[in-house]
Amino acid sequence: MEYQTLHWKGDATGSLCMIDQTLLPTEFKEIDCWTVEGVWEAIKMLRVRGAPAIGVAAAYGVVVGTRELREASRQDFNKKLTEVVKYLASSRPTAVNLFWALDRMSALALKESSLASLAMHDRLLEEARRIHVQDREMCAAIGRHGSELLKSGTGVLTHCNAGGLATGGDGTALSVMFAAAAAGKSIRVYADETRPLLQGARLTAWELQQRGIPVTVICDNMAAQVMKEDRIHAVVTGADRIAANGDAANKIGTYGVALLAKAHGIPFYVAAPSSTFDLSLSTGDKIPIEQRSREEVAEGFGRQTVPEGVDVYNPAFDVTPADLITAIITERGVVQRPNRELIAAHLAEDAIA
Ligand SMILES: CSC[C@H]1O[C@H](OP(=O)(O)O)[C@H](O)[C@@H]1O
Repeated sequence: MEYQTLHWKGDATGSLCMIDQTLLPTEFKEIDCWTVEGVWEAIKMLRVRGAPAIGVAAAYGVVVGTRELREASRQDFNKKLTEVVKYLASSRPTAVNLFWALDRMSALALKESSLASLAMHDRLLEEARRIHVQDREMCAAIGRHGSELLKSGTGVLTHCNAGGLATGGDGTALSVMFAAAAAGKSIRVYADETRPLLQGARLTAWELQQRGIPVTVICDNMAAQVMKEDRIHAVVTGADRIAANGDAANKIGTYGVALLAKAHGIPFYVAAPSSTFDLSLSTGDKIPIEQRSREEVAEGFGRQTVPEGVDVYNPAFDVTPADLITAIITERGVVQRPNRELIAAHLAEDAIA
């Protein structure tokens, strides 16, 4: 089935429509967000999730949050815009795309300070749509570049969900697989279920099934064994924030998969658009790691699985050091053995290649 992770519905006074990913794979339901609180809650509760998708949702969230001030003074409009940006920035801390998108929207308002509120609001919707279209284009380019790294007849392991559901387009890691399959390469994907929220089992398996790409779901603790059985010939994951030296934050468990890949001599690729890089951070140990609720671990399957009173630790991300990353795939191409200098040069190149 064709699906759009999220899209703007109606004119500038319309709403942000998105798939509620917490209901997949058993229920496909789209929800309309008419308030910035609704957008914030959707990001916080992972109804919309995935670094690029969070950025696109936040951009549209600015439009939703300022919609009622189209006739207000520009001073009042700017005050509301600042409040809305700060509020959306508090939804989740790790995916830098959220802050990158909010900064782009704020910068536009600063640049167009002479516009009346109504015209400014229209321009903000245009900018959010532009961010969305550019993300879709970056996903396609990532697929093109990454597909060349996958040979036909190989097994590819991925962790969490870096598919169309995580972006404004075809995904990052999954875009590589979609492009390889479209190029006639036969691949089998092994999807880590990705505890505690099961983005791999629930979302990655669903997306690959929709595209007719063979996929096998494994528990997270099976990754070493499937590598040892020579079922895996490449690992491709997404990222939520990549520091200037190439250290990459991604869903919890990714670091462990990278260590396993190294131990088995399997290439480990990170696929991400340039909007996922945070050059203000020199290394990955400065990336903020989101801590999530006890209930996600202790009551994740509709039943209590941890005794009352027992502590639970639930970091939602970890950081893979650059020396475990074989290459980073972006819309501009592939950075082999990423380091600070190579990344800086890569990002200085023209945009989409
Ligand atoms: C294409 S980036 C997807 C990235 O985001 C996921 O995190 P979450 O599901 O918590 O938003 C995960 O880290 C994916 O790799």
